[in-house]
Amino acid sequence: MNLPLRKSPLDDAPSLLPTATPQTPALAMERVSHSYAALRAVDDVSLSIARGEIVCLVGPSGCGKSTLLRIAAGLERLQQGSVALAGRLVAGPHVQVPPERRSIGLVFQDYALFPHLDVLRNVRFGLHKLAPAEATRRAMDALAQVGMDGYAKSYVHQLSGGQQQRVALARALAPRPDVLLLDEPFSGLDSQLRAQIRDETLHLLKQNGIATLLVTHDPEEAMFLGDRIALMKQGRLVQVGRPEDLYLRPSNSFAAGFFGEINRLDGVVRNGCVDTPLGCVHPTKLADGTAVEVLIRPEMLALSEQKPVTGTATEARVQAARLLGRTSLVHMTVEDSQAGPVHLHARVAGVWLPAEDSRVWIALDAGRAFVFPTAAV
Ligand SMILES: Nc1ncnc2c1ncn2[C@@H]1O[C@H](COP(=O)(O)OP(=O)(O)OP(=O)(O)O)[C@@H](O)[C@H]1O
Repeated sequence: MNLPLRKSPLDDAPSLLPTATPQTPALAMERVSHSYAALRAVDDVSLSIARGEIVCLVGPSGCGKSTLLRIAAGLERLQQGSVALAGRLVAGPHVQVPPERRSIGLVFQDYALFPHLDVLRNVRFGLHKLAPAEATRRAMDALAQVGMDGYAKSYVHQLSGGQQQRVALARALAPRPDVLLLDEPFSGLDSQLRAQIRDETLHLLKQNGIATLLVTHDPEEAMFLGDRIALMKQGRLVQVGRPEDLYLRPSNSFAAGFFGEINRLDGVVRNGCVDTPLGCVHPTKLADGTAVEVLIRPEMLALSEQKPVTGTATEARVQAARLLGRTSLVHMTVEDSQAGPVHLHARVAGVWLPAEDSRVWIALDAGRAFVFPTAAV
């Protein structure tokens, strides 16, 4: 992935877009495509980040997230499209500004700190244009922001993973870049520390009002950090929106499945209804005869021990129930007259662990099921 950057006579040709205004995005990528030999790693992607906005780029392994981030950073030479930072064209058909002249801060999974420099000199590294006293003051401020000012004289090998991550963040923030680009910055940390550091990072980014593009393969991390999420698959953007848009209004079954476990039921639209073991679901705008999959998140199923007196409910047999912490997961089977037994998961609040082989009733709010044509991905 670390292709060497070739120098070009165009490298020093930054230019302000003639249309730049105060509303101009901090980062704007337009119709970017990138191939490695025959492999189309990024395919016609347009994505903008507003000032102060955090956008999480998420998707399965190999879908092109890092390539897109590296193009924004200038670590990968642009092949097609354009990249502008704060209204300044930094990569386009006749422009290729090198990373160090892009006003970006970078943090990678391995932090890429210099082992031969102490923490202070690591953070001062990008501040060489400032007077020495000012550079030290700015670096110490950045270290204080991440709670690492007490480690200024320590070397990288003396720090824990979490401390190194904080120093890497301080180093990226110290020059006050227009945009911060973070590639899987928490994946080297164990789960408890990861939760803590990403919480600190969220508040730090918001306090600094810094536009951020963060790459992660973890949907929960993307929902935790992102003002918006850009979901990628095989080099293309599948859906871009607020976390609640992607979770509650996924644009296809891939998006629905990516952001959480899902129950899938196959069916066909007949007379405006898809008949499922849980009752009729009315898809919008799908013609009769269309083969569909009905997708239901486990928390969309309401369970009760007694048959509800109103509404439709389906009898189910409990196979297992497990406490997962804040919620419990109930495994059940319902009988489908055509398909036979259907296995379903329901997620219920708190501790409710119905006995194995007991009977429960499932009520589905049909308006909260997602229906997509079977062939659409
Ligand atoms: N330097 C390279 N040379 C050839 N192929 C590459 C190179 N870098 C990435 N690829 C390929 O391009 C595709 C996209 O890779 P990329 O690293 O951008 O994906 P990703 O979504 O960041 O994956 P991951 O989450 O696993 O890091 C993958 O198929 C990858 O194997």
